[in-house]
Amino acid sequence: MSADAGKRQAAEAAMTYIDNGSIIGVGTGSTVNVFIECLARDPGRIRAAVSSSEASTRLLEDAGIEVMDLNHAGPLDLYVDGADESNRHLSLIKGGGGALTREKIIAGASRRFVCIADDSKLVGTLGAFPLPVEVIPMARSFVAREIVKRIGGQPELRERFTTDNGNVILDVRNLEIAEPVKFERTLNDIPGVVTNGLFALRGADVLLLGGADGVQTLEA
Ligand SMILES: O=C(CO)[C@H](O)[C@H](O)COP(=O)(O)O
Repeated sequence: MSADAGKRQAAEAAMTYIDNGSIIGVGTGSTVNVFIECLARDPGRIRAAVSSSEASTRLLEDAGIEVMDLNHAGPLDLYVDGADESNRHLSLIKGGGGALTREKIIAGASRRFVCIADDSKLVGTLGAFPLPVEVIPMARSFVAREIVKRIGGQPELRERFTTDNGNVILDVRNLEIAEPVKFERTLNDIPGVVTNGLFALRGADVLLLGGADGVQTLEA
């Protein structure tokens, strides 16, 4: 079975978590794009969406779904987003698409985070996928040195990429993240780091994995 088919299965399954007429948070990426296609079949199902990126905002608006500012939406019941990796405790690496900061904010503002992915994203130990770290541009060299000193790995500037917030991304390769919460805190402590792509302090609550045997549901 292809990864795309797994993504579609997971996205379809996430539709069952939506309460009719609610305002939901919507993430970013190819799996979420399929979820937005599912929403587009029945745009009146939700009242509005809070979007984690300019890219998702465009797709939601094209689908006829109102996009609301988080400041006006209040606490959200549900956030649906993809991931680059998840371990069995539902700690995630996110930010492959560069939208990690808004994603982390919306995940934090939501009661339930349902993560959707094809089953290749489930790993034993996080870190094979390069860990994205969003950084204030003037701090990028300093932050890269501090990352090597504090957690190891090889930070590389993501070329020709600026986040929706006007910042740059360092992708940190060659990490083995045995203690995601500790790593997340250590990275948060470096001045100049805006957000790191570890979602462990606030991981997913539900992980829907599409694959050859259908949708597997893991709960935190
Ligand atoms: O964190 C993300 C974007 O910042 C995405 O959720 C993550 O990269 C997964 O993307 P995809 O669904 O395309 O595999």
